[in-house]
Amino acid sequence: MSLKEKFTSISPAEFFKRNPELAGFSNPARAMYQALRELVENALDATDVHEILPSLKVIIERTNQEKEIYRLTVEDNGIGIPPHVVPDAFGRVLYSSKYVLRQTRGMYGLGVKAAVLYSQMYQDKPIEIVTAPINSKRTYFFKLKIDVTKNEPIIYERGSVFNEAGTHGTAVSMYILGDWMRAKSRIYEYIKRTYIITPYAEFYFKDPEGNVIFYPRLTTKIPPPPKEVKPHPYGVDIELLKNMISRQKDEMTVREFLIKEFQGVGEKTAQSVVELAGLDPDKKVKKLSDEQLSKLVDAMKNFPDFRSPSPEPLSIIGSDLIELGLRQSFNPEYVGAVTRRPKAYQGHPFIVEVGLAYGGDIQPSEEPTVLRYANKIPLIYDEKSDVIWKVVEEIDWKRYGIEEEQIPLVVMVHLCSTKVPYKSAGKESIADVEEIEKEIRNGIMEASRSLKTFISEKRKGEETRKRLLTYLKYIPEISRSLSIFMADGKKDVASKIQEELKNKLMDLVITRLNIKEQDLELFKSYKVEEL
Ligand SMILES: Nc1ncnc2c1ncn2[C@@H]1O[C@H](COP(=O)(O)OP(=O)(O)OP(=O)(O)O)[C@@H](O)[C@H]1O
Repeated sequence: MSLKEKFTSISPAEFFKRNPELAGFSNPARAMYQALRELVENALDATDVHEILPSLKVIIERTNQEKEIYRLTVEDNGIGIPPHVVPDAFGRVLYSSKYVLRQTRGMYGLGVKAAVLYSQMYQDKPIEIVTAPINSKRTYFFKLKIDVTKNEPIIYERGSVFNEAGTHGTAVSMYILGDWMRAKSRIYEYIKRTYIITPYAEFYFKDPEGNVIFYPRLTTKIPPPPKEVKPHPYGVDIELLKNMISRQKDEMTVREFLIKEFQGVGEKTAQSVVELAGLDPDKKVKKLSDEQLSKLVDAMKNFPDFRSPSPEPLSIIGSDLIELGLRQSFNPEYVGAVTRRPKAYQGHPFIVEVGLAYGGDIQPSEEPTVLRYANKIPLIYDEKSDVIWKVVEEIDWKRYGIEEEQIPLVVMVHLCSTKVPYKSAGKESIADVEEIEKEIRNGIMEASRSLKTFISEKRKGEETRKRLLTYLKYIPEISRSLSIFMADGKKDVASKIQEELKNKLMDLVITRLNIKEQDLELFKSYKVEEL
């Protein structure tokens, strides 16, 4: 037996090829769903973040009858991809345009590459990309795989044609081993939930059984896009600071560095932070020792008077679009939504939005249906390990007037942040961060108060209405008595008067109470025997 261990190093591509479940590719059903998600999310990031109303085409076809190999295609009308970056964007793990402080669905630079790695493990066809950047005279196409050992793209085919129609956007097709029957409900759910939160998008979806669904655009109002910002001083660590300093000019002082590179730091704040760190404000930042850097980070973390992180890099959906999406998808009796004020955790800004839909066509069940979203991505798997679920579970709905054992309620929570604390690279559940948890709870409570008002008003209205409706049953008797009095003993006249009085009184009450067809039926059932 050898006591010597053998040390080697592997590339990031090799790592994710060996551990596909870390990125959500744990079995064929899940992988099919995950690959589709990565393509759809990239397509949406290429559109709404750039104020383009998204039009997406999603097609899944079965291409092999022996093995369950499917071709997934997602086509968008986004900004396209510059041809020189296409090979790396699709063939180099941890390569991204989203490593900036701005809210996007993507953040790791991994998603589509993890899908390519999974794809090439079980079949031999490369990924196909066709893209036309905005204002490009040409449309470019590529076929590529990933060299797993080197973490590099291997290009099989590339070329370009004249972009005659002057269109822009990207179409990506990939072949993967899937399991449609087991993935089907999740994929449909994913598309439906994406549509709820992006009612300004249109989706064409064709499944491998040939079924086609078209989700039309419900509005042309698009949420204001996120803006890129500088880091907040609370969010720094020594490594980040070193990295930022390495890009500065030699003559830059500590004070100038703080003002130039961080958000919300002016002359006065910079001076105070440097003093707190016990440093000379005019010292050249590149000359700081490790110990001084550590002191500076401590001061930045402990300085009490920074402004809160700017919400500018965030892009909320807004209560009107949330309500629109929920109304369209659930046809509820009540819908309401709130967008909370920006908050921050560890220097990262975040905003929580909550939508509630109640009654109407919502299927009652023991627990409310929870729709979880992070940066406009619906989270479908791992529901029970998510902080949103944890908070919803703790809410006592009876306090908000929901008395039923079976609740017809949908609770939608959207967290947007420049850094969503996902539990894994597969982005399916959000970790319990105290500040976020508290804000989700406050958001649900705020939204629930309006629901409570609605329910109690509805109940009061129903009771008043019921009472008034019961009065209707006295109309025949009142008409009969009055008619005898008015007809002065003439029987044939009396019955005519009685009929007229009855109709008039009925009309009067029906108009006053604004009684609808179905309530009239109810009234008929109250009618008492004529004396
Ligand atoms: N349809 C598309 N349109 C425009 N750019 C795209 C498209 N698909 C991919 N890209 C580019 O390729 C890059 C890599 O995508 P990838 O899915 O690997 O990572 P990501 O979206 O940046 O992050 P994450 O791993 O969190 O999804 C993106 O950052 C984007 O710049």
